[in-house]
Amino acid sequence: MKMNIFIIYQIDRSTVPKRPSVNSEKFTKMMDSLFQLSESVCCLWYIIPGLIIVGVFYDYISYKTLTSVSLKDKHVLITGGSSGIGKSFACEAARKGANVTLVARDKDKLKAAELEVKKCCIYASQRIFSCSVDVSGPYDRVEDSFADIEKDGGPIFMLTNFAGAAVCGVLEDTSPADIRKMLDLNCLGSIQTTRATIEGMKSRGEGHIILTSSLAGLFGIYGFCPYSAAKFALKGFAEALYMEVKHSGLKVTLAFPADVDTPGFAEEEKSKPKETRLICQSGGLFHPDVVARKILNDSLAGYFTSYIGLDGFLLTTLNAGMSQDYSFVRLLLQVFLTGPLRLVAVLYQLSFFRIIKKCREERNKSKKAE
Ligand SMILES: NC(=O)C1=CN([C@@H]2O[C@H](COP(=O)(O)OP(=O)(O)OC[C@H]3O[C@@H](n4cnc5c(N)ncnc54)[C@H](OP(=O)(O)O)[C@@H]3O)[C@@H](O)[C@H]2O)C=CC1
Ligand SMILES: CCCCCCCCCCCCCCCC(=O)[C@@H](N)CO
Repeated sequence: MKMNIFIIYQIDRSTVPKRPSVNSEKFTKMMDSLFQLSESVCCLWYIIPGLIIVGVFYDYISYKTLTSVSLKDKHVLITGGSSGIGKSFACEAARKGANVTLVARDKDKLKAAELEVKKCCIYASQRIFSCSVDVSGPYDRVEDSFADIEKDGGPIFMLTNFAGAAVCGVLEDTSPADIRKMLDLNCLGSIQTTRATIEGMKSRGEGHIILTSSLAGLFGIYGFCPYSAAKFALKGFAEALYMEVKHSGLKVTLAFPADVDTPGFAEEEKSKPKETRLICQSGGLFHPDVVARKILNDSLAGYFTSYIGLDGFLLTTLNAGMSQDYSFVRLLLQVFLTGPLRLVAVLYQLSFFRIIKKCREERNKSKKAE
């Protein structure tokens, strides 16, 4: 009986057309690969956040380590060191044990600043000097003064360019002399001091160069035509310089501060068009000590760009372009945020144009009333 059933079954199997087994094999294979894919996707869910956490942690630890170094026996030269951000920077460098040379034009202001900086020293051996130099003057004079400074204070380890100023106003109201001054002081001045220092730094295989641009060097602002032009130019200079000196072990840092509460800022406020003030207000007002500390730390950490505040972050991220910022976190944020930030920028621009339109209407109204 059993045998019969078996035979019938065999016959049946041979008569009933076989379901093509290829399909089921394909199906199983497909399911297998789908399963494998979902497994690897699941793995990625762990790997990507894991990598990000490791990257962030690495950035944090290396920033903390590099910024906690002592500057004992290191010579820090600060142009514009008699006032504002430059003076705060000098105090911060002195607190880290550096020998400091302040450079500016006015000798009395320099002497007064020297006394302030001396109070921040932490070692009896620290030397605080000052020297009157017009950084935008003839190059030979800048070079000779820097050679004298190095003779007295030793080779420059950190060159910090803060000498600068802003004359505000719409272009037709800006005198040709002020236009030239903006470009000479804010751009040429920093190029000249760097030119006078770079050879020595390269031969020693170490050194930091800090250049001070502004958020007005990342987007053109109403009332800042020549100033913005000079600060934009510094970005090109800094990027090219970095390419030239990276392999000699030198660090270049380009700072983009928003408004900072300094004597220079108080001065520019006097002639600032309303439009400029309203646009700049959205970037906030910072204390020079906070800005100086951030710039010094960013430079010691080897960062190419230094910014402060949310708007600083947004604008430097949006404008990263070909800038040489290789921090893991920064690169990650630049990769994911540049596109969306373009939209945010358009919204900001619309609000700025609304401000300009409003101010124009107000001015026309008051003209008519007169
Ligand atoms: N304050 C702000 O809101 C912002 C400032 N910045 C930039 O930061 C830098 C510092 O600004 P801040 O601290 O406000 O400036 P301050 O006006 O407070 O100080 C400027 C310093 O530069 C010196 N200086 C000016 N001209 C020359 C020159 N030809 N040669 C040598 N030294 C000179 C001044 O001394 P003396 O006159 O005696 O020569 C002074 O020590 C500038 O480059 C500025 O553009 C960027 C963004 C915002
Ligand atoms: C993604 C888009 C974000 C857009 C953010 C816009 C924020 C505008 C802030 C502008 C501040 C400009 C300060 C100039 C300071 C300066 O250089 C003078 N004080 C000179 O001394």
